[in-house]
Amino acid sequence: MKVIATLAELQSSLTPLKTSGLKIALVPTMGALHQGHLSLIAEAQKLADIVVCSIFVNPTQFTDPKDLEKYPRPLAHDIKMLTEAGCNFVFMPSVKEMYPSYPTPEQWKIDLGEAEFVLEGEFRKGHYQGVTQIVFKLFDAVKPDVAMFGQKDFQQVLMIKNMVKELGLDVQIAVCPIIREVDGLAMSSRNIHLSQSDREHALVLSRALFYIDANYDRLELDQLLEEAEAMINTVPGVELDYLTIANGDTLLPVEQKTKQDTVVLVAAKVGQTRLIDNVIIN
Ligand SMILES: Nc1ncnc2c1ncn2[C@@H]1O[C@H](COP(=O)(O)OP(=O)(O)OP(=O)(O)O)[C@@H](O)[C@H]1O
Ligand SMILES: CC(C)(CO)[C@@H](O)C(=O)[O-]
Ligand code: BAL
Repeated sequence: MKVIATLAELQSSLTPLKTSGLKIALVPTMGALHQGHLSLIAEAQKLADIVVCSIFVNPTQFTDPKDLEKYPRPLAHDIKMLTEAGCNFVFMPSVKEMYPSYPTPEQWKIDLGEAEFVLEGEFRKGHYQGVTQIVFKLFDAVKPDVAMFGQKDFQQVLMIKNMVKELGLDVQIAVCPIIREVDGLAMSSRNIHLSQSDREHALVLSRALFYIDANYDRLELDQLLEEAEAMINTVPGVELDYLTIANGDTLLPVEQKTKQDTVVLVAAKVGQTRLIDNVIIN
């Protein structure tokens, strides 16, 4: 695997491959890789000839400076994992490489639709402008045929699809299912911050989602939410930001029970760590 740190080197490495007709997949990440990320790499290998993984802790999508500062950066471990997974290139640029005028902000404001402002967008204001800003830069640098994203960040996938539509970008967006620990916790780089007791308490989030999914046919919407919220609220150290049964396009709460395009989304602080998870109803 080749490790690349600059846009110029990325260009000179990828151009001949593209010219020879090879299909390129991009897997954008912020590093601290786990099996969830590796599932994206494996899926990328099925869809393309060459896989480029980017590792970049993007400052413009962080709304909490402490969250940015403590974001895990185990680079040697990540390179080892990607090498073993058979990834072809890892792009690990500096902040200055991606944002030459940093910390002076660059102009970036695109219309992502009303769903930008709910759920994560409400709790992390401006987050999706930051996400789409860096994803656009990565698309522009790699010009992938296909880009891989995880369903774990459900709203992020929607925002990226909206950006692709809004800007008329020629890239396929592939969405991969959530990879979980054996006990149900969604894998996430931030899980590393959980203490042993936080780790146990965090389990209530996937349990609440699975409870709603399992009882969807039996109970009314209000009852499902009340019972699942009660489950979460009885666990010490878990502070719920939202739990909602929403339409997968608008992310607004569904008013009547339907299984069409319906997703249950949750976000909560567990100890000092904010986690998200979701389950699609079908
Ligand atoms: N458990 C998972 N299963 C499938 N995809 C995942 C999982 N966790 C993360 N991803 C996907 O990997 C890509 C990179 O995510 P990222 O590097 O932010 O990791 P993360 O584990 O989501 O970290 P964090 O949530 O702490 O920011 C995203 O598209 C994300 O949705
Ligand atoms: C897509 C992404 C790599 C952009 O920084 C990030 O939001 C993530 O890891 O999900
Ligand atoms: N995995 C989503 C990136 C973030 O939380 O900033």
